[in-house]
Amino acid sequence: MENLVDRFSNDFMAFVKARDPNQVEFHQAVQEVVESLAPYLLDNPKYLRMKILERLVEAERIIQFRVPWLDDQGNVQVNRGFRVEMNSAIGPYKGGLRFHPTVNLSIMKFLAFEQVFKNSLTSLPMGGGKGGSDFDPKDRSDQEVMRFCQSFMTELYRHIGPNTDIPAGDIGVGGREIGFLFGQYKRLRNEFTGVLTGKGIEWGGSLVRPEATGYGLVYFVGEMMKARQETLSGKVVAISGSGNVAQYAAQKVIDQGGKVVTLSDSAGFIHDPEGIDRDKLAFVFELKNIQRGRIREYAEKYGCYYQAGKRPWSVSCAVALPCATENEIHREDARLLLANGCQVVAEGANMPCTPEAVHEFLRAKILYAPGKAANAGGVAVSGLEMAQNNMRLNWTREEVDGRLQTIMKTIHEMCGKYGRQPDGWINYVNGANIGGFVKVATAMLAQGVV
Ligand SMILES: NC(=O)C1=CN([C@@H]2O[C@H](COP(=O)(O)OP(=O)(O)OC[C@H]3O[C@@H](n4cnc5c(N)ncnc54)[C@H](OP(=O)(O)O)[C@@H]3O)[C@@H](O)[C@H]2O)C=CC1
Ligand SMILES: O=C(O)CCC(=O)C(=O)O
Repeated sequence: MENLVDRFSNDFMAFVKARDPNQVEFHQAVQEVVESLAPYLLDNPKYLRMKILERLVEAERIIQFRVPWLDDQGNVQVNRGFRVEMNSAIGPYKGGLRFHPTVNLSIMKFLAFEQVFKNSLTSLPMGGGKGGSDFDPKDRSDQEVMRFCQSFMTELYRHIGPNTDIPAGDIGVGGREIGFLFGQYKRLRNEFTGVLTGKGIEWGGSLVRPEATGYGLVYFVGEMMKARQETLSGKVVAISGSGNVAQYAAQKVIDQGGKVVTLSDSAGFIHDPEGIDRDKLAFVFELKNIQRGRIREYAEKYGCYYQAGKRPWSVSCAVALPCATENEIHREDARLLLANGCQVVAEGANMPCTPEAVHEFLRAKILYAPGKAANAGGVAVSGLEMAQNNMRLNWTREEVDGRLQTIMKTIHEMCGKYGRQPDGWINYVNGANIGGFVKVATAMLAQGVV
């Protein structure tokens, strides 16, 4: 069986790589899933006969478009826009938009592919998609961001809709951008619908959506630690990033009695051994969301350590929450984390660990949760925002937060169901991949060859 599994994975990856040789991030995301699924598929040949995996790696539709706009000097700028509509077997396409200069088709496809499994794990009826642009909102005025968003939506609006494809935020797309995108959609369509999630609370948004990815991540960590009769209380926690996911993960860790000692951005990281308390975190919220400043300014204000050009994984911690971007923990970082006593790694970001780093964590049998399980709280509350929009009702904070906690618990149970090893340790990678696959594959089988 071992050899058969390896041969199956290698042959399948050769097929994927031959079709799109340059899409390395997409290959990485597919490889992880194929390695988990291979034994399951070989035991369940109906999926092989119906070419479910071959269909899962081929997007149902990819839209790529020009986004021309005028900067504040009156110069014409041209960016590239994408929407990858990956799979709609269990619901309309759902997933964020990323505005970052590194955006390309490979990154869009890896994110859309992971989203299919993640959305399935939430148990809500959402297919998977992802989109974005190589536009960099950093150092752009609000007016420039607005003109860009309006131009982006002027093409995207014809491809999306509340029952077709419902985008949301991701890196570089927060409340400001969702507002500009929604305004333009409404103007072009002449209708007020829940076509985007992450909307402002006054115009169709859900309570707890801004907090949901970070809070959900910490709820998931709580479930993982519970199995070892542990909690976050008193634990030292290293977090990377200082954007939406990192900020609310830090807030919930503090709520639960943990000590957050690091944050980062693309220029470097801060290490505050005293711990980032509520007041200091309020400074980070203001710095990042209003001033749009750099994390270095935290070190300048509070007199702590700042290292330019590095990530925080050399800092000793019990729990590591990578919440910035893909491939931010490499093999050497993983070894350093383990050597320094780290026992829990849960991904707030999408695919922040390289395959080599993941293998280190799995070999050490620590508690390691992949993003498609651990960061699913964001899209889950987006699903709850869609439900509220459809009913034209708003739930209370307690109602939404309660549902989020239940969903994260259910995802954890699903990982246990498909990933528990004979010695009781849970391989969350296998659990999330198989658990996410089964529902989508069952729907695809039922819907015929489409
Ligand atoms: N928002 C959501 O609901 C969800 C987000 N995610 C994932 O979480 C991660 C963070 O997203 P989010 O917090 O929303 O995004 P934000 O734009 O709010 O924050 C991103 C943070 O990551 C840093 N960062 C971005 N790119 C890099 C890079 N190449 N190297 C180092 N640091 C980088 C940013 O620093 P700087 O400001 O310097 O660029 C910033 O601190 C992403 O992987 C995203 O896909 C997953 C599920 C849901
Ligand atoms: O809320 C959403 O629809 C998108 C969330 C997202 O992009 C993600 O889970 O990576």
